[in-house]
Amino acid sequence: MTLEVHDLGIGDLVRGVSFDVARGERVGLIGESGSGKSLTALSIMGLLPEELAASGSVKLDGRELLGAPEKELSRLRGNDLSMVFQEPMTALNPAMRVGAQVAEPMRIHRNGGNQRAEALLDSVGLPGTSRAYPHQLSGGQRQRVVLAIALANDPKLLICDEPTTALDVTVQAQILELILDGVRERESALLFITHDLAVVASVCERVLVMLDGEIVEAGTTRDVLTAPQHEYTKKLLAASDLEAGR
Ligand SMILES: Nc1ncnc2c1ncn2[C@@H]1O[C@H](COP(=O)(O)OP(=O)(O)OP(=O)(O)O)[C@@H](O)[C@H]1O
Repeated sequence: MTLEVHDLGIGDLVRGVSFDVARGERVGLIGESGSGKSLTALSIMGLLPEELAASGSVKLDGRELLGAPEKELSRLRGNDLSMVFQEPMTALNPAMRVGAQVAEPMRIHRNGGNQRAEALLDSVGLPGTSRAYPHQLSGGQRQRVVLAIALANDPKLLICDEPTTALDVTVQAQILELILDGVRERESALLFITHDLAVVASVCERVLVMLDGEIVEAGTTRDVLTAPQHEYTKKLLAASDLEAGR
C-alpha cells in the first residue's frame, strides 16, 4: 500500500500539502487547532463537507481518490481506508447493539459476520459485550468498539483523528496500545492526528507539522522532536512536557 498526497489544497484552508505513507508506516500529523489536520484527513477519506472542494491529488496504490465516484469511495471506506474520530458516541449508532455494529462493515464488504465480530471485540478487550448498547459502555469502551469497527476489514490505512483526546489519561494509554497492536498485526499504515507530542513520540516513526494549512516541517519523529528546524515546531516542543530538544 502507498498513499501519495500531492499538492493537496482546500480553498485557502489547506495549501500545497504533500506527503507519502508506505505500508505499515506510522505517520503523525501535528499542529494547533485549525491548522488543517482534520480537513487533510477527511479529503483522503472522501468525506470533506460538501461546501469544500479539494484540489491536487490523493492516490491510494496509484488510484486517484480526489474526484472519484462516490460508489468507488464507499467501497474503499471501512475496507481499505478507515478512520477513528475523537468522539466515539458520534461514530456509533445509539440504537444498535455493538456486536451488530462491528459486524456491519464485514457484512457490507462480505468479509464475515457475527462470529468475527465477537472475536474482534475480544481483541480490543471487550469480551462478552456484543449485546450491549453504546450508552451502557464507558467512553473508553466505546472507543474500543469504534476501533474494532475500523479494523474489521484489515484496512490498508487507518486514520486516527485525536482518538484519545476525549478520554482520561489511563484509558488513553490503553487505547493507544490497542491502535498500535491493531495496525502492527495487519501491517496497516497509520496516519495519526494529534496535538500531543508525547503521543507522537510513542506512536509514530515519522511526523508532519502543520501550521496555517501548510506542512512546515517533516521528518523522522526522532529528528523533528530532538532537532526541530522550524520556529513553530520549536515552540510546540517548548510548550510540551517532552524533554527532547531542550
Ligand atoms: N466546512 C467548513 N467550511 C469552512 N471552513 C471550515 C470548514 N471546516 C473546517 N473549516 C476551517 O478550516 C480550518 C482547518 O480546520 P481543521 O478541522 O482541519 O483543523 P484541525 O487542524 O484539524 O484542528 P482541530 O485540532 O481543532 O481539529 C479551520 O480554520 C476551520 O475553521
